[in-house]
Amino acid sequence: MLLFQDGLTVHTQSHDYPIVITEKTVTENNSMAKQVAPYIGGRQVLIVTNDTVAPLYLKALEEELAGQFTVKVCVLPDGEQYKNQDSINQIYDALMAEHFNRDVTLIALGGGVVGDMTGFAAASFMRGVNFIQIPTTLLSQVDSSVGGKTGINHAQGKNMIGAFWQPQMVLADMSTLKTLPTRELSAGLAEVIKYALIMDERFLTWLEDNLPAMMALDLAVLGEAVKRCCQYKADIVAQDERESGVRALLNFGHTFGHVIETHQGYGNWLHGEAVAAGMVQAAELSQKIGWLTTEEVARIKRLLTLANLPVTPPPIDVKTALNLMGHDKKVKHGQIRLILLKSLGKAVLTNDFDTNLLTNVLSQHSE
Ligand SMILES: NC(=O)c1ccc[n+]([C@@H]2O[C@H](COP(=O)([O-])OP(=O)(O)OC[C@H]3O[C@@H](n4cnc5c(N)ncnc54)[C@H](O)[C@@H]3O)[C@@H](O)[C@H]2O)c1
Ligand SMILES: O=C(O)C(=O)C[C@@H](O)[C@H](O)[C@H](O)COP(=O)(O)O
Ligand SMILES: [Zn+2]
Repeated sequence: MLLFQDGLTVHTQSHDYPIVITEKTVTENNSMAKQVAPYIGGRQVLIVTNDTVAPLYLKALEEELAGQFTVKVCVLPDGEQYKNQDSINQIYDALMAEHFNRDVTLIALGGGVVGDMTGFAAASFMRGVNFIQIPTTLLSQVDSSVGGKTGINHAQGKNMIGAFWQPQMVLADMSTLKTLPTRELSAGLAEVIKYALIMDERFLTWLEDNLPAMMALDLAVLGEAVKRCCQYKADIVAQDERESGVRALLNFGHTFGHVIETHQGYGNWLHGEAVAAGMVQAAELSQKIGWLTTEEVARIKRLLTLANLPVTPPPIDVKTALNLMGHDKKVKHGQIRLILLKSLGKAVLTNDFDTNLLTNVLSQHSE
């Protein structure tokens, strides 16, 4: 069942593609082939998923596509700690074992980890083949499946190896969220709140009103939030596909958040949890500069807390944090650049802050 008849299109220099938001398409084997098949160029399909999602949703997808295509499956181990070269090699091995060629379409069935890795394998296999995103977490539906950032982690830094490679389509079935653990739903809410803080204060108010319904799994309200976030992201990606400017705003909270994820060991803090605490640190710095008021920072913390998200980072010593921040992809001419808030709903990329203020924010939670 299509939730939004008018649909969404992502316009990029690479190509344009649709985001289809549905209910019960993947979960009940209901016309998925109708949605996905038009975007599969050749006859070969490799579905990439993981050992948690496979038992839930693989069978329906595999069976429905098998009528029209040669369908093979690659099941990866589940977890952020497996977002690495070994998993990418498993995807290459599966493609080679089947003698698949440039006609193949990879389908990512899972959350952001599966999506980022499948996209990277698609970008690099035979110098680039098609792929489709079927995101099954809130985080991947509102953020990671859209925009073509793909890649894997390095021990010293998140998403350090990757490529910009756009999918042929995104199919977000809201009913997959019914099986998602509540901690993962909250992690997705962090990226939803991010859009409000960087783009639109009215959306922040909407979230304050609608967060309880989202947490109670009201799929219509969740669908509306997914649609709004995808539209915000599509607008940004259309202007700046490869992050030479405005796209960096989507990184709000991420320089701090990636420090947490890397320092704590991948998978211990979920990406969304680290981004939540990171957004608070970025907001605190914005307040020290004089852009946000104490009450506005408190408002951000209240919403994150309502979403069951952390608002303080784990203890990390300042030197270690600054060293990890030095690996951030936004560093330019040796200087850390951060996304900060000029006001609620308005973000900027800047290196124009007193380093002592940054140190001050970091030392509030140092070891
Ligand atoms: N490319 C981008 O633009 C972008 C944007 C945001 C985040 N990311 C990346 O995305 C990753 C985080 O994604 P995520 O939050 O989806 O995590 P994830 O992919 O690890 O999925 C979270 C957990 O939920 C399980 N799961 C997935 N769908 C399920 C379902 N429907 N029911 C039950 N369990 C399910 C997964 O197996 C996993 O255990 C990080 O690696 C992050 O860096 C990328
Ligand atoms: O799409 C983007 O651009 C983003 O920055 C979205 C982020 O939510 C996402 O976590 C992304 O993977 C971070 O990218 P990175 O370049 O900082 O690794
Ligand atoms: Zn993110």
